[in-house]
Amino acid sequence: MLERRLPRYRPAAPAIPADQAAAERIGRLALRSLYREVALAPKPGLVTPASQGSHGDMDFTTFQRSLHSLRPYFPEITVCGLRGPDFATLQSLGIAAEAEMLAATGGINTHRGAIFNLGLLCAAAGWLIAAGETPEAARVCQVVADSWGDDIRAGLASVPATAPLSHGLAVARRYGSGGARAEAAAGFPAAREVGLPAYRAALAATGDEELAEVQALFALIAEVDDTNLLWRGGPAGLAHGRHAAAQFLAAGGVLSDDWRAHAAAIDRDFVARRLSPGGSADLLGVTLFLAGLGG
Ligand SMILES: CC(C)(COP(=O)(O)OP(=O)(O)OC[C@H]1O[C@@H](n2cnc3c(N)ncnc32)[C@H](O[C@H]2O[C@H](COP(=O)(O)OP(=O)(O)OP(=O)(O)O)[C@@H](O)[C@H]2O)[C@@H]1O)[C@@H](O)C(=O)NCCC(=O)NCCS
Ligand SMILES: Nc1ncnc2[nH]cnc12
Repeated sequence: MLERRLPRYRPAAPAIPADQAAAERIGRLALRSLYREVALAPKPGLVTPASQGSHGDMDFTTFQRSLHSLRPYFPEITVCGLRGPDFATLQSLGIAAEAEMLAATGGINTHRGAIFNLGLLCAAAGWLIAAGETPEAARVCQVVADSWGDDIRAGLASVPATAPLSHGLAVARRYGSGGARAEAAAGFPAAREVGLPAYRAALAATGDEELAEVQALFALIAEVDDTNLLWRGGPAGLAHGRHAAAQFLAAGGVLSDDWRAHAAAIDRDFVARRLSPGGSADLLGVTLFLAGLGG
């Protein structure tokens, strides 16, 4: 069991300065990963520096404001991880970060999934640092699943039938999709088994980080049960989005000569249908974070 290998929760323990510095570096890696995601173009239906994608209410500036508001959060939750926190402690940090984000964006949800996903991964990295272990990609994902997976699943099961529903909960009720919570509780299988291998293979083949990011994003869209695609387009929209991404990959992905025209055509198609793979975009951020950790 994981509890035997990691130190117990130490609420008031002061952090060792070297651990604190390592934790802050990990927090900055999380923020940088999110910046790389939103700065990437082309992305189908998503916000880029030059496009609002399928979103009428947000643009690149909205994301920059959101990221600025999250600057303290990721180092803070990684440092909190040094003490081996319980889920309720992390939840209170995540809820406060969501409030900061919504205040910065005028109430628009830019990074709710990222606050949740990367917050948990940062806290896991902190815990490993305090235990004297290198926070490698597979290991941080395992710590999230083993330490907090049950609480994450219990949170989904305990939402009262009368509670106001987030979009994620609404599609979970309607279609039985697990969304962000299932992905985190299982230790991020989509990022580990789909995003990261696609990113690494494309990087090895091209030596180009941006091409690798595009390839990883399409690989994620093709596989993930993205609750944003479901919310915007129902099961038919999700299936359409996944099929378009799979066709892009089958045609060679970013290794194909005309990949840019193909990706632009898929972007136009997603925008015409108002489809946005926001969950896959968040998981690209997770993938880039894991790639930055290495291992
Ligand atoms: C646990 C929470 C994350 C709540 O999740 P819930 O299931 O209730 O759903 P949402 O509030 O809808 O948020 C989930 C976000 O996760 C992203 N996501 C979707 N699918 C997946 C997936 N398969 N794997 C991983 N992540 C996924 C997704 O993020 C993107 O969506 C944003 C836009 O969403 P939204 O506003 O709903 O949609 P729009 O199309 O823009 O709306 P309209 O224009 O139509 O009005 C986009 O920007 C991406 O970020 C979902 O948003 C969490 O909220 C929670 O409990 N928070 C408390 C904090 C906490 O517990 N923290 C724990 C420790 S850190
Ligand atoms: N670039 C992006 N566009 C729209 N929604 C997103 N959610 C996370 N990143 C996004």
